Amino acid sequence: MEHGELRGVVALDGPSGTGKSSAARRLAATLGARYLDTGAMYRAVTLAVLRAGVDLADTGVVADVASAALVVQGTDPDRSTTHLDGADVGAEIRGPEVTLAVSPVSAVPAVRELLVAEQRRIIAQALDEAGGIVVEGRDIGTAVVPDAPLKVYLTADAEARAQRRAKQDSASGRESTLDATLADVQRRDAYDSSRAVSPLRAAEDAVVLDTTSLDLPGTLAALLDLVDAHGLLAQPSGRVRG
Ligand SMILES: Nc1ncnc2c1ncn2[C@@H]1O[C@H](COP(=O)(O)OP(=O)(O)O)[C@@H](O)[C@H]1O
Ligand SMILES: Nc1ccn([C@H]2C[C@H](O)[C@@H](COP(=O)(O)OP(=O)(O)O)O2)c(=O)n1
Repeated sequence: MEHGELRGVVALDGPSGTGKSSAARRLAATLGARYLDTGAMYRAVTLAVLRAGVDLADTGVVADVASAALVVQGTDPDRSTTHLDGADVGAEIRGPEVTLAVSPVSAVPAVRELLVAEQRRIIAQALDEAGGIVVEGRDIGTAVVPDAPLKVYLTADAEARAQRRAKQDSASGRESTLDATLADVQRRDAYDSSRAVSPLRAAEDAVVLDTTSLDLPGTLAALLDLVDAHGLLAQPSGRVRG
């Protein structure tokens, strides 16, 4: 089916394993848009903090390490890359050490300030160059781009999310039990939802999409319908569809 090109920002938020990254990447690729994985940026800063060997509870030092770290997040949906201080850290940031530490690091207000400013810069540049971007994370609709023309909050049962994550980990050579994965998903849900600054929650004007009984093509189809219904598609020439 022929689709137009995305104009503007689609904000995709939700907890772990709801399909944000997979769906956002495919949506952006389908609509000729850019794609921003903000979770990867929090993971890269977390890796810098772990490498520095500092106490995670010392938020001042964590903030210092974060501001000294050079995180470069690519926006190509076909090849999402994350660099830390010049090196590709795409695989390392998905490991269990980073996954364990990322919630406390991302709860530090100074870390969020730094990354939100960088995310807004990347989004402005992408809009300038490509006209549209799909941004996924935890606070995109509530804090990073509160005026986004389409906000979608993905949900799914914790068990379904843990099953997806365990399958994904296993495919990447990271074996863990389903129980441990479910415990990690629930721990991060609780931590990310209860932090003081920009906690994980749906924006008041977000469309809530439950993906528990959807597969990836089904999720993508639902998102494409929403983008179209919100009038965010233009013909490649730039002419708005009528
Ligand atoms: N609707 C879905 N149904 C089944 N599996 C899905 C669905 N959405 C995503 N997945 C799979 O679940 C895993 C986690 O998805 P991901 O996009 O990384 O989630 P998130 O970014 O929300 O943590 C991936 O392997 C993906 O292919
Ligand atoms: N916009 C964002 C994105 C992620 N975070 C934090 C909270 C999340 O637990 C971690 C990791 O996010 P990521 O999207 O990579 O996590 P999952 O793919 O869902 O496992 O980063 C955030 O605080 N704000």
